[in-house]
Amino acid sequence: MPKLILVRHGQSTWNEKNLFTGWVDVRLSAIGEKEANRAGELIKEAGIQVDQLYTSKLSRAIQTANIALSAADQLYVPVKRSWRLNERHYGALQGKDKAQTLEQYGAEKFQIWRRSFDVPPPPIEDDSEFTQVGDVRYNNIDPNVIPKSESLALVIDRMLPYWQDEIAKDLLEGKTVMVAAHGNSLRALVKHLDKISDDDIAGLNIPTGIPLVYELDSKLQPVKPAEYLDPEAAAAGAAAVAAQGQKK
Ligand SMILES: O=C(O)[C@@H](CO)OP(=O)(O)O
Repeated sequence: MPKLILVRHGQSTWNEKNLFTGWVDVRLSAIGEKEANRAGELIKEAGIQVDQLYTSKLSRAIQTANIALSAADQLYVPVKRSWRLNERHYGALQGKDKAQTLEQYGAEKFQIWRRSFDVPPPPIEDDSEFTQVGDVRYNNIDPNVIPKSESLALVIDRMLPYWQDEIAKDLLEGKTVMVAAHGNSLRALVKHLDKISDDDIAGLNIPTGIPLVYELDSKLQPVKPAEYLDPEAAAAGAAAVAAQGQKK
């Protein structure tokens, strides 16, 4: 039976500072490294053998996968990386403090930018210090395709072709696949797998560094609800993500 393990990267240095991150390539914090290690231990304890790893092109997801697979004694697992698994591009909000943004623009706008289904934040300027223009890791993609801001709907549009063309194929061959990615690119994938409505997805937050395991049938439908390998920590982590605007 195909198995899919989703892992949101461990806490990053910008998660720690409570900044909107998106495509800015920040690294894991010390806590994030510990979370990644724990993710690997949980994978090992669950007896999961990963056949194929997928990551985004962003260092925090790559670091998380490496640390986790090291802890699980599975560093040999083959890997494919794609920008299509990157975090949602946060546009002009990239680099901004979440609590300050909430204060400046109010709760309604903040929630719309952060969790509405199809309203992207204002676009990033090409001369912003947080732009991705000129970033060599995206040299092989059409510059017109690189987003300047994304809603969750736009993330789904760019993520799903990769799911269908690459990840789903591996799963259909019966492989156990691990995807190390980001809060919003994983929300996009969970929305697709669990058929969550455009309204209800606003209430879903994914905690950092806790593997979420799906068992799928031959049509890649979940045979039962996906399970976090540490449900208690996952519930606390998801609540903390939801409350990030309030963090001082
Ligand atoms: O800043 C970001 O890129 C994301 C994930 O950390 O934040 P949010 O949970 O607010 O969508």
